[in-house]
Amino acid sequence: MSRTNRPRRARGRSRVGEHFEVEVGPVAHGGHCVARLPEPASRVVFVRHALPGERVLVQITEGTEGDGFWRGDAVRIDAPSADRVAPPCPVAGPGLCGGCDFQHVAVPAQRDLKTSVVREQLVRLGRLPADSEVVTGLRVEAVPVPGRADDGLRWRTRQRYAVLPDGRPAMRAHRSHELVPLDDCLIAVDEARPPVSLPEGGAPRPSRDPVTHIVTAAGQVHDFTAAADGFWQVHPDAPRVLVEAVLDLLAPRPGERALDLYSGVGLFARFVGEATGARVVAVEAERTACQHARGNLSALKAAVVECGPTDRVLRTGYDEPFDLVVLDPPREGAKRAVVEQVVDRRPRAVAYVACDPAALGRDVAIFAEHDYELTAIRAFDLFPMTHHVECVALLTRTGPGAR
Ligand SMILES: C[S@@+](CC[C@H](N)C(=O)[O-])C[C@H]1O[C@@H](n2cnc3c(N)ncnc32)[C@H](O)[C@@H]1O
Repeated sequence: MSRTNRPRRARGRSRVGEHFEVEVGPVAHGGHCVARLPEPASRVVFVRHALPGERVLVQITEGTEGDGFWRGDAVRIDAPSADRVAPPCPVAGPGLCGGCDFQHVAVPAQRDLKTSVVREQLVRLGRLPADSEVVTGLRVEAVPVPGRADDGLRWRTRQRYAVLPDGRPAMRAHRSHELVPLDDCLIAVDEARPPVSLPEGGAPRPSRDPVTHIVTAAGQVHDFTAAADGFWQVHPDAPRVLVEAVLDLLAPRPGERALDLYSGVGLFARFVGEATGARVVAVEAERTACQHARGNLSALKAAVVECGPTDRVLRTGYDEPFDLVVLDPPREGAKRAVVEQVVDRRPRAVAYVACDPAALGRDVAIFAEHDYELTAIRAFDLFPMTHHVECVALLTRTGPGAR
């Protein structure tokens, strides 16, 4: 959820529970659409469970007299969009499980919504011209789970459940502590489906024992050890898709030195280092992930794993030039301090892997201040049924000395 979409402070009389008939406007970042309430309420409302162009009855779920905008759920659809479908999940909908935003949307149309959101963030925050090829050419790509139909289901390899007092598994409602019991989670793979009952206090924490992931990408096969509860891409095909996108965009050349920032257990460092045969420095803050990265990268003679926050590691060392950078930060993005440390190393190309298009847009604008231009971007539907989308952006140096 972007910070700008959060109501600042409850002021004045609550309007929660009131109903309004509205025409639904465009999709916005965060899994909802924008609508304007009729007079006299006349307010922007972010509506969940709706689609652009629909006429719906909105029930206000958050909002007071003094708030600049409110939130609401579409609780009755008077004029449905052609893209509306019956949600496959019985606990998707107003007041129910908050995990999925787009169960009511046909899968190809979910990608159209995400395409609009990524484009909007690149224009609004990334300050790219709306008619630039990099914006107009963007399409969120399908990534069906290997061996499955492209139905947007059964892709989450890990899922955490809450537990009701009677032991039934549950998920939280949207922006709420309310628990919604469920028998199944349709986006979870079989191994991540809810158990019949759970001990009080929730699911036992996953073991910290290492697990091995085998990744076949770009004609190579590498295995990666990671903690069972540590970071690993959650969609089964994400490692391959993202590695191939990064390699395709960076086009690494033999001898090029590379930085893999926010490296986790070394996924990108392994493949990029293999392609360059040269120095690769992986930077990761989480200690266990660093230990695994050292093992995973041990076959690369010139690989180094540096454990610490990226900002501090780059502020205090590794100030030599690097040709290539992979950036794969958490949701909040790399932010100014890291972006400026990256451009200081004068890489010819940066592959930015981003799970929040708003953070990506903001950072693209910072790169542009330093003569790094967004020259290509791909976006992947690695989180179907939710509003989330993964992008891989290529930033290349345009100023003097660019190669
Ligand atoms: C989106 S994950 C990417 C991991 C890896 N690139 C992969 O695909 O497997 C982000 C990683 O950044 C790490 N991280 C979070 N904050 C960090 C920071 N300030 N500096 C370095 N690493 C950080 C997390 O522990 C996590 O491993």
